[in-house]
Amino acid sequence: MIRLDGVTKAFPVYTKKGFLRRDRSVVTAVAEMSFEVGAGEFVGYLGPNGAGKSTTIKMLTGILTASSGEVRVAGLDPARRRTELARRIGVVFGQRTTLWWDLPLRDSFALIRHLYKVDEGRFRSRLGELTELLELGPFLATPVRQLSLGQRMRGDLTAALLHSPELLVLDEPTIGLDVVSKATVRDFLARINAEEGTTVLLTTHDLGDIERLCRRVMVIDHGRLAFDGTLDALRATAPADRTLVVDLASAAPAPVPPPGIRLIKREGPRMWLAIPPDVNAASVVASVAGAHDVVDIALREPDIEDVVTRLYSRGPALDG
Ligand SMILES: Nc1ncnc2c1ncn2[C@@H]1O[C@H](COP(=O)(O)OP(=O)(O)OP(=O)(O)O)[C@@H](O)[C@H]1O
Repeated sequence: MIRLDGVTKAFPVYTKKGFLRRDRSVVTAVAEMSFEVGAGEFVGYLGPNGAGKSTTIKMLTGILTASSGEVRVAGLDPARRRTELARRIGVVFGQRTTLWWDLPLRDSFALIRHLYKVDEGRFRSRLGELTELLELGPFLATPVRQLSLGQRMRGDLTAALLHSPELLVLDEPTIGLDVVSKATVRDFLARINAEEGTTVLLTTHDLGDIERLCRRVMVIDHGRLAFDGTLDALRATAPADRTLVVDLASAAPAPVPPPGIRLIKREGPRMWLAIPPDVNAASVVASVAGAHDVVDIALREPDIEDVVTRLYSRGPALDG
């Protein structure tokens, strides 16, 4: 569905030097990037600010042309066949809306139907389906400017999927949403992928999105692919500490962590211990239970956020 082969995107940057002089330099936003995404995959595309995620997405959707290398989406060169490609993909940018600000949602959707030449019957049933899944029915008559961020995002998702695209490209679709809206959007995306086989490429800083949705994760750093593999493989690549949360019977005596184990913090009878990746958690549990009067104990796997932060700090290394 998506294929990048040795793709580089460089931007010329001019800095003013004096009255008439300016210096030219080049920023390489994406460097020698190669990857493939197959039909039906749900892929997370992660990276720190300025890593090159948006630039990649703009090349995939034909907004930008690659400086070198080859980009193919649904078999098409996006920069040359942008209109044709638009009928086969859907794009949602969390920070912008494709809907008409002053029009009721319903009218925006009707305009989009014309743009994508979706036939009337198909449009009606598709709109019914999407508005039901996204719980948008009560807002169809509301002008976009009066919608909440979560309602507007659900509107944008509907707009992007009205023409039943094979590929959905999402740039930060849950940014700024509350917990309930996030859950609705995530459930919806999982369903579209599972039931309709829509391929999804998701860019996000929200690692909850990744944990909930993405079987495969690509991490980009300084324009290069730093990791490409499953979430479990990502965890194994940059192992982080697990956390043992221990509730003691009383807050009185100062708890003593087992040797080599760091006490992260303590609040009353509860303490948090960091267990390094190479230490056996069972032996730590046994040692804590032997030394203290323990009421409850829980082990937390490392947060994907810690794992990704470690990966960035380690610098780019091509593996998977
Ligand atoms: N039009 C442009 N002209 C010059 N430099 C650019 C241009 N667009 C992007 N860049 C630079 O390319 C690099 C990658 O930017 P890009 O927007 O792709 O990053 P990103 O991973 O999407 O970041 P963010 O998470 O902040 O959105 C950055 O150094 C950015 O400053």
